[in-house]
Amino acid sequence: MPPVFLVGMMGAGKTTIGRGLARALSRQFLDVDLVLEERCGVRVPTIFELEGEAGFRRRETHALDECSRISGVVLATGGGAVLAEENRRMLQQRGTVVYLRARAEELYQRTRYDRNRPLLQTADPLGRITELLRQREPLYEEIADLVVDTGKVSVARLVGRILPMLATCNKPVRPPADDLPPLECL
Ligand SMILES: Nc1ncnc2c1ncn2[C@@H]1O[C@H](COP(=O)(O)OP(=O)(O)OP(=O)(O)O)[C@@H](O)[C@H]1O
Ligand SMILES: O=C(O)C1=C[C@@H](O)[C@@H](O)[C@H](O)C1
Ligand SMILES: [Mg+2]
Repeated sequence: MPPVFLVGMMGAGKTTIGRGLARALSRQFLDVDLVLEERCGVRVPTIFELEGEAGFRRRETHALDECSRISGVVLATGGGAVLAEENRRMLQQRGTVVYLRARAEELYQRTRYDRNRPLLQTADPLGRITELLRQREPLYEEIADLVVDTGKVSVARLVGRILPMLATCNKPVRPPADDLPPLECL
């Protein structure tokens, strides 16, 4: 089975469901946000504070390129990973892309007490989520091989639903060429 890439908005469940899928499939799980935090030695909001969103996105593309090359990986991406065309291409070519879809209100309820999402630290987080979802939904859909509505369904049930979908998906993938130059070290 090719790598599995989970995409979707903040609070869609990429990290939580990704962990469950990896366990069920006995595959390696990685989360791009966690990889960045480990490498930088600080949490995501601090990267935003020090380097701005542009700096964070540069690091994100770099980590995504590295992690998406790992054979068989289950990879949770950051909510904004689909913004760069370069990232969308990588994900589309290298594995099966699963879009975890949820409504803005649901996303708000799942993220409202978590301070680790700098883009949601505003006076109107629900409004921000609604706007981001409007901008990003076409991008998630553009690269999705599978779309899964998360709604009020439990994480365990969602994992159980996604497994047979992956088994029958047969996504043709193009492994990254070994001769591609590695991105500049950050
Ligand atoms: N289907 C679900 N039902 C109930 N709670 C959920 C569901 N999916 C995720 N959650 C909860 O919502 C919160 C956010 O989930 P998670 O961190 O996995 O989202 P994410 O997509 O990785 O977000 P981000 O892009 O910010 O990393 C967690 O507390 C998680 O337990
Ligand atoms: O949706 C986004 O743009 C983000 C989502 C998180 O996963 C982190 O990657 C970061 O907080 C940005
Ligand atoms: Mg996450």
